[in-house]
Amino acid sequence: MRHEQSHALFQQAQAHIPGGVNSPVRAFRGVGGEPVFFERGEGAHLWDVDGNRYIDYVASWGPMINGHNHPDVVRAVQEQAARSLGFGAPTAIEVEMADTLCRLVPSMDKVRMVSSGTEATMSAIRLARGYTGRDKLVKFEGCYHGHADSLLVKAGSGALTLGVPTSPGVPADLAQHTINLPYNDLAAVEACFAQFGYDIAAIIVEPIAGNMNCVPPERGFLEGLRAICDHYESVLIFDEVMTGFRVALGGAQALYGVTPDLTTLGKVVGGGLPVGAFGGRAEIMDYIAPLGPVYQAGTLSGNPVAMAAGLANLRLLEQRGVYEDLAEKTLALSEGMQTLAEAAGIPFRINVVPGMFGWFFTDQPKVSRYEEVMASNVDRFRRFFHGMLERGVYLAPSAFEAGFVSTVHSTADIDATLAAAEAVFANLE
Ligand SMILES: Cc1ncc(COP(=O)(O)O)c(C=O)c1O
Ligand SMILES: NCC(=O)CCC(=O)O
Repeated sequence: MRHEQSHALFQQAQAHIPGGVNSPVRAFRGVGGEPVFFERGEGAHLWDVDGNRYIDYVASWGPMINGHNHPDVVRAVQEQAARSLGFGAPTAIEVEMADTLCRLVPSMDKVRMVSSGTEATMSAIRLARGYTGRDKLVKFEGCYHGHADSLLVKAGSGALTLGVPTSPGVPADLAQHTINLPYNDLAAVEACFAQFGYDIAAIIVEPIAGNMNCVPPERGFLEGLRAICDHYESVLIFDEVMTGFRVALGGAQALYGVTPDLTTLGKVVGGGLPVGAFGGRAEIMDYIAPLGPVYQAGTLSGNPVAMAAGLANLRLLEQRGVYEDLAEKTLALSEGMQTLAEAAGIPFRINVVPGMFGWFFTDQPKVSRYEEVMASNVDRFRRFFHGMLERGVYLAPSAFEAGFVSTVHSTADIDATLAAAEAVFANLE
């Protein structure tokens, strides 16, 4: 595979874009080498600027659950763009979006649209703090909730990949209000609340952790968080920016049957355009302006073109059998990987939920804690990543990111991915 055009663009990009990228996770720092520059996507496939084709398991970091350039999404965007790109005033389509979200995610009585996942989580924690009159926030090590100051403390995703989980620039006075606890460790949460419980505004959690690779909740963990929040009257926030409409139509909360007070959404809900949302119980949501005192706003919030893309994406997902099919494909791919790794004598573990997978080069019996993730063989992942890339399979360029399967990955795509993996495993140091 040749990457001459990508290489030339990356040289050019570095002159006027810090690190040549508009988001650090794109920079290949976690795997070495240079990022690929893309030109076109269709269904489950991507083409780079050198004309190479890839099977895509990044899906624009989640939104493209129906594949790239889905005709329904593209048409909805074109039709709305022809009417207006936006008004900064109320529209019918944003009302339709709110109605749709509250129908699909029953824990949400009301919802407000924003333009990114970061805005959604930032707004949700401000609301939780304003509503409870408390400052402290509990999050979990290795979870990523966007780059708002309070949340960039022991964070996952690119912050973890680059080794700056707690970012310089976050004032210590603010960071001191963020308490980090180990994911899947309910006893630690109980102990923390016993000490600080009535000062804690909220717990924010990825109900399936997808920013330290993929780590599902252990049985009882989410239920336990719900019970603790009930007892201390803290707000339980499920950050479903990644899992919303990906693991089930109602998100991880539907999959596990645990109801949060507030939910944050992003990615799929925008169909590939910049959209986020936060919503929940009416009593809490009515605390934001203009009904309540907590301020939250946005020039582009509820943008009609973005709403059109998101609604088209959601309509596709409402069709019967979509998530069953997605679950089967995700499992077939990951179990296939496990079988091939075993045959090649490579210690390998998988975590799988519908539409999301985690692959770990490790001989530990399970991976459900942050330490277990960190103990996996990152060097081997790097070599695996580049072997797959060279054979036309595009995975997230970090050992600490979840993979995504879309509704349009075919059996042929999965077979081709497994064939590539078999070849890579044959020579994997
Ligand atoms: C769980 C989670 N929350 C929040 C975010 C932040 O979203 P955004 O990148 O759109 O700001 C992300 C991903 O980036 C995420 O995975
Ligand atoms: N799982 C990591 C992300 O989704 C973040 C993407 C980005 O920050 O560009």
